[in-house]
Formats: sequence, structure tokens, C-alpha cells
Amino acid sequence: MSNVTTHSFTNCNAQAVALAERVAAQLREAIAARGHAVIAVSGGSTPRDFFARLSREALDWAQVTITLVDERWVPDTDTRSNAKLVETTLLQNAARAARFVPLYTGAPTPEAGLAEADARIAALPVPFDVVVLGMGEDGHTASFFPGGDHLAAALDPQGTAKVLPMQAPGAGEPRITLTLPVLLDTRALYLLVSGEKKRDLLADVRLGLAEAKNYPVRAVVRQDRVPLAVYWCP
Ligand SMILES: O=C(O)[C@H](O)[C@@H](O)[C@H](O)[C@H](O)COP(=O)(O)O
Repeated sequence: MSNVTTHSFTNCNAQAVALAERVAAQLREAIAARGHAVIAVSGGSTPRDFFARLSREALDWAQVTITLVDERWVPDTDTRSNAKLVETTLLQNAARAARFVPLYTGAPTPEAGLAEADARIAALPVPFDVVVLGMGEDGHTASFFPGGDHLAAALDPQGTAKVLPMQAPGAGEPRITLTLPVLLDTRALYLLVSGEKKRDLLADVRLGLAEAKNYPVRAVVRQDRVPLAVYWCP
């Protein structure tokens, strides 16, 4: 039985609206059941419209904690910063009342900031309610990059680290990432992607093709811990 469902949309606006409505409903359910909600989101360009939509959803945002699945190790004033993306797109409108827990600490390197970032994540209630991942055309998700220096440790299902630094040829700047066990410890897991190349890559991963073995996203697609919902648009 497949652990993956795919929701395909004819345009990316419809994708953003549908995911925002779905996620908002799950945040409301979490608040009703436990008094609070935790969501971890990706950076990159794909989630912009989804963030803008989600920020306008009516819910008790003061009870919501937002964190990141990964971060580029740059100050939050940098255009590459995922924190900056979240602050300018998601922490707006109704969602301005939410609490944001960044991964970047201001330390000179991810290694130097690791203990503090780890403590921030360790302080959050688990399981998370929602995790929204993205994916690159090289098959990375979060900062699980092919050839990453801490990739094996980050993907270890039995690993105990919550966050790890990551450097890789395709990653640009040094990164920090939540590890696979943390990302899978969630009530709902989404993969938000667009374009035919990413659709085809995911199909190869799901089929278990040999050439897909080096795509780190395989670890979230081929697992039985939590159902994965793929939201795709052209
Ligand atoms: O900080 C990051 O880079 C992300 O969290 C990363 O995993 C992202 O989701 C993919 O690179 C897809 O990025 P795009 O949406 O820009 O294609």
C-alpha cells in the first residue's frame, strides 16, 4: 500500500489555495484539541503563494508556532534567508500574531549555532502538527542535499540529532537542517512542488528506479512513518 497521495492542480494558484485551506483546517483542529499548533515550513521560491494565502486564514494564530525545516546560514536581512521569506510572506495579516522560532542564531557558522538551534527545536511540543517540505530538481528536500557532508546522519531513521549542519556542492551557502526523524514526527506531512521535472523525479522515486537512489527526497517518499501528501502544479 502506498503511503503517498498526489494532488495535482491545473494551476499553481489553485494549489496554493487548496494547501492553505487544508493546513489551516489542521492548525484549527490542533488548537481545538491541544490548545496550540506547531508547523515547520520550507524556504525556496515555491511556497510564496501558499504562505500569502495561509497568512490570511482565520484561526487563533497566537496559539501557533512556526519554525523552519531548514535554513541557509545567512543573516535574516539577506534575500537568501528563509526566515526573511517567512517574515515577509507568512508572518503577515492574521498570521502576524504567530510565534516564529528561527534556526539562524547569528553565530558565525551552523556548527557554532548548532546547540542553540537544537535547544530551540527541542523546546517545541512533538509531534509537530504540520510539516511542509519542498524539493529541488537535484532531489534534495529540506537541506538533505546529494553529497551533503552530514547527509547520512541527517537521514538516519534511528538518529538522535534534531538539527545538523549541512554543506554540499549544490547548496550554495552552509545550511542547517532538521533531521529526518524530526520531520517525520508530524501529524501531517506535505511536499509542495511544481514543474514536470519534479513530477517525473518523484515518479522515479516512487517506482524505486535505480537512478532515483541518490535523490535524498526518497527518504520522505519511501517511508511508512507518516502519510505524505504531494501537492503538484505545472
Ligand atoms: O531552504 C531551502 O532551500 C529549502 O527549504 C529547500 O529544501 C527548498 O524547499 C527546495 O530547494 C525547493 O526550492 P524551490 O521552491 O526554490 O524550488
